[in-house]
Amino acid sequence: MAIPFSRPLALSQGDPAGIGPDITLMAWLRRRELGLPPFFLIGDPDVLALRARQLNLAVSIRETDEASKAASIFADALPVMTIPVGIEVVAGEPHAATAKGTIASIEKAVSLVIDGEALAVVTNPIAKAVLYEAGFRFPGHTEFLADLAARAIGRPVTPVMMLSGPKLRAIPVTIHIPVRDVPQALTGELITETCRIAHEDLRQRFGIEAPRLAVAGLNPHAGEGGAIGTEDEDVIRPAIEGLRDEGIDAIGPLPADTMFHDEARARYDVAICMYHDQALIPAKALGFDDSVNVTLGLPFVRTSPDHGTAFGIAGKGLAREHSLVAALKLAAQLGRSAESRR
Ligand SMILES: NC(=O)C1=CN([C@@H]2O[C@H](COP(=O)(O)OP(=O)(O)OC[C@H]3O[C@@H](n4cnc5c(N)ncnc54)[C@H](O)[C@@H]3O)[C@@H](O)[C@H]2O)C=CC1
Ligand SMILES: NCC(=O)COP(=O)(O)O
Repeated sequence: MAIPFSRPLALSQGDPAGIGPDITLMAWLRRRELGLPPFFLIGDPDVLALRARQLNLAVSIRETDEASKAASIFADALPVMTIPVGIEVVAGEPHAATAKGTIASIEKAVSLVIDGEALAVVTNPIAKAVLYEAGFRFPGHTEFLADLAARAIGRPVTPVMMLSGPKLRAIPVTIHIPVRDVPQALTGELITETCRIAHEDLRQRFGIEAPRLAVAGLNPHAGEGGAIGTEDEDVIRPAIEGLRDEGIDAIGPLPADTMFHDEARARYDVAICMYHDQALIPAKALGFDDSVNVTLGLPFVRTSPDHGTAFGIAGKGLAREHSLVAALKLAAQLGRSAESRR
């Protein structure tokens, strides 16, 4: 099989006790059938080998310390750039001692992409609580990647989380914060900046010439004219008006309960939502297996499956690799399109 990609994708290991190893092995096994772009895992080959045995999967694993060799290895073996986990990992039993390796794997993936050795970053799921226990100070990948990017390019980066699936693209303006903090965090500036980044990345990266943004309200019925909460009229509407003045096709604030049915979704390219669950519930309900989490606003491409570590099914042969496969394909597509614009 000829694989028409030169630079491989850098795939971080995620939590080694979760389903990251399972879905990585399964995706690699389906590489020919699905025409997958070459990728290499940054993680512990012993964890992978043990999981392959547990799952009865015939996968040869080959260590490499050079991304440039991964593309040629990929046809015959799963390339692994080694970062040892440091303890014996039991599938389904997370341990804070693995956090250091999990974080190092993400950092390595980013540095390889920034150095031009890998095409894009794809991340396997991490368990936030496990990393917090070990002192990790970022809410999730999204914020960590923005920090790594900012340090690399020397200016602040606003990351925008987008769940992208065949039926819906949805962006939460506020991301990993408690619901009680949402109204205060939701400023006109944040809404405006998020929409500008969404508009620009949908144009540049996704090739949508004039993206249509549908902006959700925060309160029931988008505040019912101010009777059920004031943020919709006081904060969200002025931000939308400002965006429209800039020439961005944004509508709203729309009542969130009626903007996700089939007919409503046909009217926009992306739903701009006010908080995490307002975006991620419809995204996962409409496409759990084929939606991808993509971070906009970064100076490199990063995608991820839409799901988490699923500890309850790790090592049991129940995990589906579909969302990771979609994440690998989208990363290659976006990475290639970024290359062609250079
Ligand atoms: N990108 C990331 O790193 C993400 C990480 N997480 C983390 O994952 C951990 C667990 O989160 P949960 O809310 O339980 O969500 P989860 O996505 O891990 O699991 C939710 C349900 O979906 C099932 N499931 C998930 N992925 C599946 C797959 N590929 N195939 C078959 N079934 C699958 C699980 O078995 C479970 O029943 C949390 O610590 C969270 O922080 C959650 C979402 C994304
Ligand atoms: N619920 C989505 C999620 O937690 C993924 O976040 P991130 O780790 O990609 O920032």
